[in-house]
Amino acid sequence: MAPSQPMIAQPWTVVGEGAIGLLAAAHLHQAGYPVQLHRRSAGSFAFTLRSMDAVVSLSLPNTVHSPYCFILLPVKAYAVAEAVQQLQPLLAAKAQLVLSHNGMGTVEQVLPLLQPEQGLWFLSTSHGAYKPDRSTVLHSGLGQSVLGALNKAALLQQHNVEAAMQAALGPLQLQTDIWPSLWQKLAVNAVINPLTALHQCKNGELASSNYSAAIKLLIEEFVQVATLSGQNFSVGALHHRVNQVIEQTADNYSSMQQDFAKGRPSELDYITGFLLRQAAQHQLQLPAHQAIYQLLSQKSPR
Ligand SMILES: NC(=O)C1=CN([C@@H]2O[C@H](COP(=O)(O)OP(=O)(O)OC[C@H]3O[C@@H](n4cnc5c(N)ncnc54)[C@H](OP(=O)(O)O)[C@@H]3O)[C@@H](O)[C@H]2O)C=CC1
Ligand SMILES: CC(C)(CO)C(=O)C(=O)O
Repeated sequence: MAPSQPMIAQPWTVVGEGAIGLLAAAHLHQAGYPVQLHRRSAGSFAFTLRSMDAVVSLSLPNTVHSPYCFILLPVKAYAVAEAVQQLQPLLAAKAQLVLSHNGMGTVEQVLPLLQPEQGLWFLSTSHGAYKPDRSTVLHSGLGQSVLGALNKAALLQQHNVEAAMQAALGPLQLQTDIWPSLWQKLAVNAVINPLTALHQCKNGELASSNYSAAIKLLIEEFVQVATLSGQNFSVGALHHRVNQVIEQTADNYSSMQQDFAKGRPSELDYITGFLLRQAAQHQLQLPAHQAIYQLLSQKSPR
């Protein structure tokens, strides 16, 4: 697009009424994008977004306009495939769909569900948000996001998708190859999430020497499977990154800790489970990840 050409704010559909989706929807609305929600129940949805410097109350309509052209799908990894199956009849022939979740393994599920001209993207974010009640969203941690196209049809709409996601969950970095970022995030989630879920502790407690040996093993095994999957990481650099996140999010309960504490389904199958499936493809054993997977599987209503 020529720099002088004014950009039209395209309408976006955000799926669900989760914390990250409502945060993104409110930011899109504030930036002038027409936004609607695709929720399980009908009717408009009123909520308040509380961030460090502002409180905004708004009401967004529920699926008024279809077909959907631009869709943000910020749902848990285990809900992605079913959501895309439900959405497909409502999608425009050239729809652009942005996945955003922790864990991996959904892209392989979603690509076969799309038409050839429908674009697929992944946005990974370190923003933190939670809902203390149904209609309040707290933007609890300022973060950043990375965005990458996952098929050729996505590249045709890069300008529109990048601009909107910058508004929704920026600051945003567009990456030509998103996979290294997704693997790095997976490393953090594959160490912190299962350990905090198993021991029902805050992220910061993992800095105690009680967890050093387990963390070291989990990272070493992660590097082995990542290498066989074509992603090269050094144990030292990943250890540094994991320690950094433990320190920066010391006071947080991880999403998996909360899911187990509340007896909700968790993303274990898309974090540790994904690693185990990758390892099996290369006849590799991951004893530490396998052990934690088994312990958590016995506890979880997956
Ligand atoms: N919250 C955070 O700070 C962060 C979250 N993440 C990741 O982002 C993803 C989203 O997180 P979060 O917002 O907390 O997740 P939530 O599970 O709270 O929100 C997802 C929302 O989508 C809804 N939903 C799921 N499937 C459908 C469907 N088929 N149709 C309509 N609605 C649907 C859910 O409804 P229902 O509950 O009824 O299923 C829920 O309202 C997760 O993978 C999380 O790990 C990443 C970084 C930070
Ligand atoms: C980075 C971390 C571990 C922060 O809690 C997270 O992504 C999660 O809880 O799922």
